[in-house]
Amino acid sequence: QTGTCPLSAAANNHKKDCFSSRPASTMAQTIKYLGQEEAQHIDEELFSVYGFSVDQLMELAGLSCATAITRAYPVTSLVKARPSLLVICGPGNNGGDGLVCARHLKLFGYEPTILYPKRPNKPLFQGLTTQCQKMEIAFLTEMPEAKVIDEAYNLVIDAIFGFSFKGAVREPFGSILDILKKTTVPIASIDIPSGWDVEQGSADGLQPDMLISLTAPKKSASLFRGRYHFLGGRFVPPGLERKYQLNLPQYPGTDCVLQL
Ligand SMILES: NC(=O)C1=CN([C@@H]2O[C@H](COP(=O)(O)OP(=O)(O)OC[C@H]3O[C@@H](n4cnc5c(N)ncnc54)[C@H](O)[C@@H]3O)[C@@H](O)[C@H]2O)[C@@H](O)CC1
Ligand SMILES: [K+]
Repeated sequence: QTGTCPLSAAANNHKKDCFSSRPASTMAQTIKYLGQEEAQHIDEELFSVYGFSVDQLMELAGLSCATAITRAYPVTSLVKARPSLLVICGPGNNGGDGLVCARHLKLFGYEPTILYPKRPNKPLFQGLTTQCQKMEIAFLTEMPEAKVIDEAYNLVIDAIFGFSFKGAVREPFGSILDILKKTTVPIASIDIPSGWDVEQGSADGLQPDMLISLTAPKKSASLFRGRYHFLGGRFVPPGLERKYQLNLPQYPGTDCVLQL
């Protein structure tokens, strides 16, 4: 991000056009930043009114994330000899997006390793876990120390919490986030930087290098200061976009992601 925007972060919400160095085609001039309840309502409607299933949207969301990560950190740009990535998955659908993302990243030529400490006892997540295992993706049994992560991986993908996160972080994720805050490798967060309040962010929380907002950015995304902000989840029907006045930018061609 270049240029000094005179607006406060909150006022900046709908005024992303301050950053005039961006190409006009990728500017998110009036895109709506969603509150937590609004994001949850949209989610419910996608399933109830619009007839989608969770695994359908999760597949598209995870594919968007893998595509955006490949754009920001191409295999050829990685500093370590092996294209190693650490994907940390949480207990809800954000974690499911992480599993899908890891599977596609493997297909895109990376070497992801997954940490998935709290696994829901549901066929959807069991299936996604099996798919990753069959893709010969390794699963860790515990969170490595910060120094080990910095030595072993090019990038950490944060798929711990999304828009349903609330309150103080419970274990084991408190310790995991504390370690992540000590790492120096870039972090790519799926939908929300984990541990951030969905609307207010977190002053002493994670500072990811990349954020991939799904469906539409959430309010805390206006406080994101990393290098890459992408929008993914190109599956919003026009009626839903109109109802919530999402003002989504147009994705180029057949792309499933867009850099904001
Ligand atoms: N509606 C959409 O547009 C889509 C959303 N998807 C993903 O789904 C995510 C939302 O998924 P969910 O509603 O399952 O919620 P999350 O994945 O955000 O998290 C819910 C889980 O985190 C736990 N949790 C919440 N607060 C906690 C705390 N303080 N400490 C420890 N654990 C805590 C809950 O018990 C629950 O297990 C989105 O952010 C996005 O990543 C995609 O999968 C598909 C499309
Ligand atoms: K996340």
